[in-house]
Amino acid sequence: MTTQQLYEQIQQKKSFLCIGLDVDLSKIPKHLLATEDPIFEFNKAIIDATHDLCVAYKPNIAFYEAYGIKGWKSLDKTIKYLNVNYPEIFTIADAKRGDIGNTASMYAQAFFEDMQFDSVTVAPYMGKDSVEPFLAFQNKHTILLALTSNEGAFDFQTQMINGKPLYQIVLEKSKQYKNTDNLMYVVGATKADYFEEIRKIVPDSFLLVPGVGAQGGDLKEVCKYGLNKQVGLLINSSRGVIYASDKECFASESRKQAVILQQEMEEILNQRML
Ligand SMILES: O=c1ccn([C@@H]2O[C@H](COP(=O)(O)O)[C@@H](O)[C@H]2O)c(=O)[nH]1
Repeated sequence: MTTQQLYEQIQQKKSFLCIGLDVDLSKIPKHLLATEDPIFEFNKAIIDATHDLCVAYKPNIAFYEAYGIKGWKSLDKTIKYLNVNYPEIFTIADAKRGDIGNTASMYAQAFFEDMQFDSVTVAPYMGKDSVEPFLAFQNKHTILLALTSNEGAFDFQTQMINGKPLYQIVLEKSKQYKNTDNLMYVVGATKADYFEEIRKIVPDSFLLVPGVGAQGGDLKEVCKYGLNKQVGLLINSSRGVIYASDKECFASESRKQAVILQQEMEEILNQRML
């Protein structure tokens, strides 16, 4: 998918919501456990109930790896279901990969070619040769961790190196890599105070913003400086949407949570146009 197609979807739906498909078998409605593939059945119900309210889905790969081969099969079925039934939706493999060049190429092949995701999250710690193999794929997007939502982000990412915080060095350096047209960044919603500085360095890039909902990040605070001309934000909520209820009506309860977020986004976008 091209960035333009993603932007058009945002405009049509008046939404920049990304729903995180972080399926934990201990949290899903019990009646699904009797089905052959509870993870896929859960995802399918959530997707069918919310696809018109969001522009992206983000399965975090850990939640599938945790269930071994069965989990990988559920992930594969989920991405195929999305690509066949809702091809307009942007898909994110939240895998946080990063390794030497030839290994990175294999990771990129796995997520972009075999599984046909539109994007994958990548950790920047190993530098240029660990990121560029992902950037080499046309119409696929690499989402580099810049400033993460967790408390541990302050261990390294905000540490000063030659007068600059490390996350700013990551942003600046990565802009010099080859094929950066489809480079996006992860910035946590819990780090709203940093968006003004981040936008000075990457004014045009899309930012994937996890941390709204269960982690306490505030949508409006993020939007104050995070929005750009093309909206430029994908706001993720996982637990806040998908675990709205553990009853049989779980999907419609998830839809209610997605509606709340979408309406807040629509209001923000309308206000911006005044
Ligand atoms: O900085 C980061 C990077 C990734 N994540 C991931 O996003 C979701 C957030 O889930 P919630 O349930 O909405 O808190 C999850 O998959 C994280 O691993 C993040 O939270 N922060």
